[in-house]
Amino acid sequence: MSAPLLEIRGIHKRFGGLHALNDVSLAINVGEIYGLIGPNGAGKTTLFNVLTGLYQPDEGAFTFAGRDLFRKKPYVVVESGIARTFQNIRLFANMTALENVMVGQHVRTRTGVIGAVLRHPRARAEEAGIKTRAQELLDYVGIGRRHDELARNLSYGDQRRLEIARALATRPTLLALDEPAAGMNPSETEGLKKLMEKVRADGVTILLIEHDVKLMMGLCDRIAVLDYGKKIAEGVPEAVKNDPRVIEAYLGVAPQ
Ligand SMILES: Nc1ncnc2c1ncn2[C@@H]1O[C@H](COP(=O)(O)OP(=O)(O)OP(=O)(O)O)[C@@H](O)[C@H]1O
Repeated sequence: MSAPLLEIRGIHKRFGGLHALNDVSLAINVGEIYGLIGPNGAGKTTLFNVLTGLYQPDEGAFTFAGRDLFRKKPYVVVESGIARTFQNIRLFANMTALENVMVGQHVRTRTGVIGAVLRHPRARAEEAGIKTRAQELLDYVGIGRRHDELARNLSYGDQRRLEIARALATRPTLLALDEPAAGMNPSETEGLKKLMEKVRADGVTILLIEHDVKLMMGLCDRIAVLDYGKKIAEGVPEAVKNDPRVIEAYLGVAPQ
């Protein structure tokens, strides 16, 4: 079997006396949709923040595509091929949908943001390509016709799609989504599920935090469960759903 795409071993993260991640290890294979669930405060977002360089873990190891990413800065993580979205939408509210995606691509351009602002000839040529690609990404996530709309005027579901387009603009091999279905109605959630399946079919591995258990059960290849910073279960959805430790963590009582 080939090496995992992402592997973390023995990760610890403490905030003062709070042990937010306690010896967490997991491995995600190329092409998987891997889910992360757990009660509120279990440490899911903290793990995302560690994986994307926003938080420095206290101990452990973290490799991605064979590269050591332990305690690396967020831009190194993005350049290595990990992109993420946030639990609370973080778009540029007063920029158009197209501009939001164009910004996401600058991590992969030769001239970068400064060159683009100064409008070098090379930057101008690159800019045209960026614009075309941004439109393709908007089409890809299903909001191509809203390209000129300010992000803040998009519906909630479309803002979530725009965030995914912006993350895909960095050409990731792993897309990490923090509660992408939060606040969505059932038909928006179904559309999101189809989009994630398409992203995976196009070769991007997905790591997903989500509270919508039905969505997770129908979408993920494997699921890990965090509780009080510890990984208490991992496996295919059916096995995880019936695991007594998981039921206890969610209900607060051991199953009869
Ligand atoms: N920057 C921080 N400073 C102090 N404590 C933090 C910080 N970030 C997270 N925590 C704490 O770490 C614990 C885990 O939080 P985290 O946000 O990772 O949980 P979560 O599983 O994502 O929860 P939710 O499902 O509610 O989003 C919580 O007790 C939280 O208060």
